[in-house]
Amino acid sequence: MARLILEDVCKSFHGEPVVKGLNLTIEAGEFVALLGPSGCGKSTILRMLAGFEPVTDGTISHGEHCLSSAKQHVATEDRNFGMVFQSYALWPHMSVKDNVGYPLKIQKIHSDERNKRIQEALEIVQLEDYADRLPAQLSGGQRQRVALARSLVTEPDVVLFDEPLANLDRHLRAKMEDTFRAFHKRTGATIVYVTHDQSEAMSLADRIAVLNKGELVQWGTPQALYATPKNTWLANFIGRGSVLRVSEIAPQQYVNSTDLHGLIERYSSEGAFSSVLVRPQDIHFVSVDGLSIPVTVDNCIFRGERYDIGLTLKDGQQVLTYSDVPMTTNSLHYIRLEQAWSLESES
Ligand SMILES: Nc1ncnc2c1ncn2[C@@H]1O[C@H](COP(=O)(O)OP(=O)(O)OP(=O)(O)O)[C@@H](O)[C@H]1O
Repeated sequence: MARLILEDVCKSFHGEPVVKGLNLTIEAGEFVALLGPSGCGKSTILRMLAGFEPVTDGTISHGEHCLSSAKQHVATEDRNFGMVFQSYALWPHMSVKDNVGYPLKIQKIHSDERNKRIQEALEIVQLEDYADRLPAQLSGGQRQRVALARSLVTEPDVVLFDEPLANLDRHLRAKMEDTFRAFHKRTGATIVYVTHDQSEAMSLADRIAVLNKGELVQWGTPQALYATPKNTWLANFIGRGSVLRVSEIAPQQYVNSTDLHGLIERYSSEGAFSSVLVRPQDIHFVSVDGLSIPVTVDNCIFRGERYDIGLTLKDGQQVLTYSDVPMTTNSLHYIRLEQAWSLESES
C-alpha cells in the first residue's frame, strides 16, 4: 500500500483551465472525499487518477511510481484501481456473479480462483443470495452493490468512486453509506470519493478536499472543516450556520460572546467589516442582560425533531437557530451568541 500524491496538477480543456495547481497527499488506506459544487473539477480529478485523462501539468504518483505527468502516462488497465460510477455500468445480459467476475476473466484468472474471489466480494456487499440474478432483477441499491463487488475482485489498492449514490433515494443512500463504511473497514483500500453532497462527504470521509472553480479551498478532517472553515464561501457550503458582518477582526480565530457582542454593536454598514460564522447551536434565547441581542422571529419551520428559527437582528442581518418549541413570527426575543469563528473574505 502506498500514498497517492498529486503535485501541482493542472488540467485544461481547449486552453481553458478546469483544475488549477492541485496539491494533495492521500495516505494509504485513507477515505478521502473530493467535494464541491457542480463544475468545480471533481470528476476531472478522478478521471486523471483513473488514467482516463492525461494531466496538462504536474504529476500524480502512487508511492514511488509516477502515474501521470506531462511526459508520462500509465494506462488505466495498468493502474489496478477499482472504480464505481453513478451509473452502475453493469452488463445487462450477464448474471450478478458474471458481472462481478468480469475483470478477473479479462485478467485470465483460473475459474477456481475466480469463483472464490467472486464469492468473497459478494459476501462483503451481502449479495451472496443474488449471484444468479440479472441486473434487471435487482433494486438500484443492489445494482450499486454489484458494481462495488466488481471493483473489489481485483483486490485494488485504490478504489475511485464517482457520485455512486446520486441515483438512489434518501433512505437507500443512508444504507449504502453504511455499506461503503463497512467496505472500507474490511478492505483497508484507499478510497477517493467524489460527491457534491456535503453530508455524505462529512459522514464517510477521513479527510475532505473542498474544491471551487478548479481550486482547492480547504483540505482537512470533516470536524476541522465544520469548526474552522477558511472563508465565507466554505462557511456557507459546509454545515448549517449564519455568516454575519461585524466590525473588523483578524480572520481564523474564535470570538467569545463578550467580544462578539462588541463587534456586532460597532458594525456599521458604511465602514470596513469582517465576517464571522455562527452555528445555530451557539445561539441561545436568554432574558435581557448586557450581552443579549434583540431579535424578531422571521420564520419558524418544523423539522421533525426540532424547529428551525430564522431571526432578524436590528440591523437587518439574519441568523438561524433551533428551538424545541414553535415560535410566533414577528415576536420579539433576546439571544446570546456564545461564540463565532472569524472568516477570510473570499478572493
Ligand atoms: N472533455 C471535456 N472537454 C471540455 N470541457 C470539459 C470536459 N470535461 C469536463 N469539462 C469541463 O471542466 C469543468 C469541470 O468538470 P467536472 O466534470 O470535472 O466537474 P464536476 O465538479 O465533477 O461537476 P459535476 O458535479 O457536475 O459532475 C466543467 O466546466 C466542464 O464543462
